Amino acid sequence: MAAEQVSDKARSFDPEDRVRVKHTKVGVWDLYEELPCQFDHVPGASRVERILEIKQNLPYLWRMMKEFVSIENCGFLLCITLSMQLLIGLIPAITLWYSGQMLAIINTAISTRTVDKGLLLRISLGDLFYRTLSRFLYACLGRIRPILERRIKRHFDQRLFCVRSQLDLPTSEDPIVQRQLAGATLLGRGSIAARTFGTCMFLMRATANVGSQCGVHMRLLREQPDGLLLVVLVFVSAWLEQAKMFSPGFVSARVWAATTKNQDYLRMQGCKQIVDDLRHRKELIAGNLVQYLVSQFMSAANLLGDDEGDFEELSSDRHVASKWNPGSFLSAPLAELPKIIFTIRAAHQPASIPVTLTSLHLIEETAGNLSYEIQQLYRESKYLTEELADVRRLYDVEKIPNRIVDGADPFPEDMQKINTGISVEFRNVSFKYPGANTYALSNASFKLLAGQLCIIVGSNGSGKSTILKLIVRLYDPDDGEILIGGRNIQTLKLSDLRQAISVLFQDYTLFPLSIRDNIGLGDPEHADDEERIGRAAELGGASEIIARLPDGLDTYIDRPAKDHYGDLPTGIHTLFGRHVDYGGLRAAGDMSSVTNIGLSGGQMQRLAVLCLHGPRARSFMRSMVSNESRVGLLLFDEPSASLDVSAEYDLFTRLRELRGNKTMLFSSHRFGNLTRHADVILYMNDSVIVESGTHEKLLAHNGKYAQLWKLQAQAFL
Ligand SMILES: Nc1ncnc2c1ncn2[C@@H]1O[C@H](COP(=O)(O)OP(=O)(O)OP(=O)(O)O)[C@@H](O)[C@H]1O
Repeated sequence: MAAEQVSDKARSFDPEDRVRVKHTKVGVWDLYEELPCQFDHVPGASRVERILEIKQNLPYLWRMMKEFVSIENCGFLLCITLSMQLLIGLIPAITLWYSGQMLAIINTAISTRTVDKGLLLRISLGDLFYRTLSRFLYACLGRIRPILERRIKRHFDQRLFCVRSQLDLPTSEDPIVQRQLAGATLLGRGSIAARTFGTCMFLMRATANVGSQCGVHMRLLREQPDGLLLVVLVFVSAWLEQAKMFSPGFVSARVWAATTKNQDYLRMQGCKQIVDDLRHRKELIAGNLVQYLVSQFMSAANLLGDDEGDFEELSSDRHVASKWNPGSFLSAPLAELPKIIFTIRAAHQPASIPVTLTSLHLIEETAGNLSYEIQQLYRESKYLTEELADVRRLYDVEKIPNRIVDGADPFPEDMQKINTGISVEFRNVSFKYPGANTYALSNASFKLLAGQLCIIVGSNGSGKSTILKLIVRLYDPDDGEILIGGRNIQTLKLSDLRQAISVLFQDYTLFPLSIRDNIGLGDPEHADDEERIGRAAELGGASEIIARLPDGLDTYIDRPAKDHYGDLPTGIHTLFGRHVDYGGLRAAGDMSSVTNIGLSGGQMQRLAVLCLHGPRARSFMRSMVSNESRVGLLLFDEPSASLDVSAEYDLFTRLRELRGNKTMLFSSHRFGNLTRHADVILYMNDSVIVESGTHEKLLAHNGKYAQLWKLQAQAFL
């Protein structure tokens, strides 16, 4: 692993506090960690940081514990679990005491040849009782804990779901926010809250165990001349075993970022994703790209050699792998030392031996148990810093601020007016996407009166979709004002604004739900209304396609849960020569033989047109057929992009007829058909509205729009 180096490049993350950035090479990755100045002079800064970090994060743990208790139907189970854990922790000390008593009886029996039978019976029964009780408690816990963990997980999953769903687009697109959210979800490793619950239970049991056993040991060893030595030896061996616990490691709570510019790694990952992602499969096969990709992948992998590796994997074990721990070599012989010392004492001064051989064995065995428990405690506390940091992350994601600030004013004031459409006005609006250097929309101004039909035309990337995104406040402009119904959209309540607008974007992301639910979500209030859904399907021209699907409206176009199959790849032979074929299983389980349902792009689009996505997108079907609708503005981003000419004609005719008096805004890079009917045409080029007016006016103007229109018209002559 490459040597670490501290770069002198000072960056000011915090204006008050200059920070140094530590640069480490982790495989092909460049890891940059912030080193806060206040710790620079402290030797072993990371130890101090760890302790401070634990201290800082404890209030979050406390908050989580209180929340555990408040989860519905959890309080009672939690109390029982805690009591059981405590009891389980105390039982080893109790049985240790019983064993001591038993040995005392045996000692007396050996020396006096008499046995107190009553005492022996009580001790034996007591010992048996507690050992059985311990097993019983473990069995009960085995049943109660999974229930509790599931409830805790469900509670925190719901909370995280709410947090995620509230984030606006610019915030959720931010890679830092994405990282924060990933940190709060413990991807693929269960739930942070359930894991913390398990850790707390363990710590409580282990502390009770170690504490009570220490107490009994103290009593046992009080009379023992070498008792103190024994204790020291036990503790030292346990300590050495875990000596690496405080080795400076990767402090997860620090500000850090990792990137790679390794071209071979990037090429290799790119090839992998092309092969993994089914969306590329058709092009991969049809374009005969397989050989090329394989050779690219192989050569990149060979060039990378041992440096290949995911960042997570490399960063997690880099310190463990790079450090030797001499303590772990010493701990094994040290664990044997108590026995050796007592044997030497017995050889030298047999008369001074205060304990019999059997009790020495007992002490040694229980000391071994105690040492094991202490080691377990150490081991767990090693992860405590990171677990507590995870708990903090879980709560911190709730504080992620949305970039789009909600307005306060209700909209519209007069619900009746909405039936005649809403006016839209852009005043010198400019906008850059977060992180972009160039403007996606530059100084755009236009006005659409209530009830007008507007078409935005222009080439790819000219800024058409951006206008629609700004109207529904997916983003806010950097400059200028957008007015809806004469009011600045930033002053309006977001929910009211989005309620008044129905929008269909170009990237037709269907929800991974059934077609029925996809349609229903366009108008959640009537999601159960079969008739309305059927009519919406009909109006969208998709009922024919739906009728051809075996499951009709209940078809999943993109199933959220994939079918799982055994590890053996289909087509190979098992050890016993049987051909692996999942066909029989598929038929038995009624599973689908392909993951998509085989619709063309255009058919998918027809479905998408009626499956308007998102709670913000009102059902445009409903808004066009009903007058009680609260939608006054309909936005369509290239709704006909992959439709054939006759389907496009049908769609536009239907949309125009059904819109009633609502304001409607289309974006399109095709000219013709619809533009003739538009009240306003905005012709865009390179983020700027170059020309605007009616079709006739723009033709008379004989500018760029007229040129392009004539060019397209000629193609059809
Ligand atoms: N999420 C984004 N982040 C950064 N830049 C973006 C993003 N979306 C669009 N852009 C850029 O903003 C510019 C305008 O894009 P926009 O999608 O508005 O164009 P468009 O006219 O709708 O194009 P098309 O006809 O291809 O849909 C383009 O240069 C595009 O690359």
